[in-house]
Amino acid sequence: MEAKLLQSIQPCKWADTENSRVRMMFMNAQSNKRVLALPKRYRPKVFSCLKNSPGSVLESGGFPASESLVLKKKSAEIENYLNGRCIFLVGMMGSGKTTIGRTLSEALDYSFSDSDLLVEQKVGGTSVAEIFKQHGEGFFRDKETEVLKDLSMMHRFVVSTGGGAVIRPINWKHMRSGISVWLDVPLECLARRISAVGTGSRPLLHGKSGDAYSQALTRLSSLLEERGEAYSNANTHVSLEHIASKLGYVNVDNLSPTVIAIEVLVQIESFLKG
Ligand SMILES: Nc1ncnc2c1ncn2[C@@H]1O[C@H](COP(=O)(O)OP(=O)(O)O)[C@@H](O)[C@H]1O
Ligand SMILES: O=C(O)C1=C[C@@H](OP(=O)(O)O)[C@@H](O)[C@H](O)C1
Ligand SMILES: [Mg+2]
Repeated sequence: MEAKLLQSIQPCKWADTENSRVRMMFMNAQSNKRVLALPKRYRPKVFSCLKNSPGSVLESGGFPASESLVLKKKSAEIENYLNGRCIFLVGMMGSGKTTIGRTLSEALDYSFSDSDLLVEQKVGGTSVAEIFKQHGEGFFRDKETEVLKDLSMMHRFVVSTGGGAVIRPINWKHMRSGISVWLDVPLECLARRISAVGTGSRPLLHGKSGDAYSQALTRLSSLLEERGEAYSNANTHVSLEHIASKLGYVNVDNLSPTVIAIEVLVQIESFLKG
């Protein structure tokens, strides 16, 4: 896995100046272990080369210590292309919109806004679950659209939308003021995450008998069925399965929010560069 990743590293100045044997050692390093197998005197240089490599963590070796460095670097690289436009994260419940949204906003020095939270504030602090109960889903969706309209006039915001924002065309009109990103996460992973935290804030997953995981999985599957292609209207598509396979991970569960945030920026950059 790392061999491919390391190959795309721009050979740093040091490796270039050293003799070809050392350079070969550097380029053949497969992972932390192999780099550590290098003679002690070369290791600090190799690590610093890896840390300063350009590109996303997917190109720079994916060494855990460098993840946040790479995110910061990618954020700086994309700044001018973004030009203050908002980023709207869309995806099913549990796909990480709120989590990754916060990580992204910090890296980009953007403000962060969660549309569910703004809806709750609009309804006097009533929780999403209570809004569904007292006023029904239609009322919630109307408030959600109002919030997205307000946000469409802002700059330098990362917005984590609610999972159902994609079902109304008017919401896409508002999100087109910025750049939309679909966080595409396998249903089983969504069900694992949601059953771990409970469905309190997700009334659409309430009810039904059976264990939390299979209840969430069944409900999420039918919701995704109903929503069909709606998510694929987003400007960019970040598939966690794709990231995992590029990093040689067996599943998506160990992909950190930082690694996913880097991939979000890589995808936005290629979208903006057209
Ligand atoms: N990359 C990740 N790795 C592990 N857990 C995650 C990751 N992203 C999100 N989570 C967890 O999954 C749950 C849902 O995340 P959240 O950001 O609320 O998703 P959403 O806003 O899309 O519903 C939370 O408990 C969160 O901590
Ligand atoms: O998928 C949906 O229809 C919903 C997702 C929720 O947000 P999260 O995606 O942040 O859970 C929240 O907006 C509401 O419960 C409805
Ligand atoms: Mg959320």
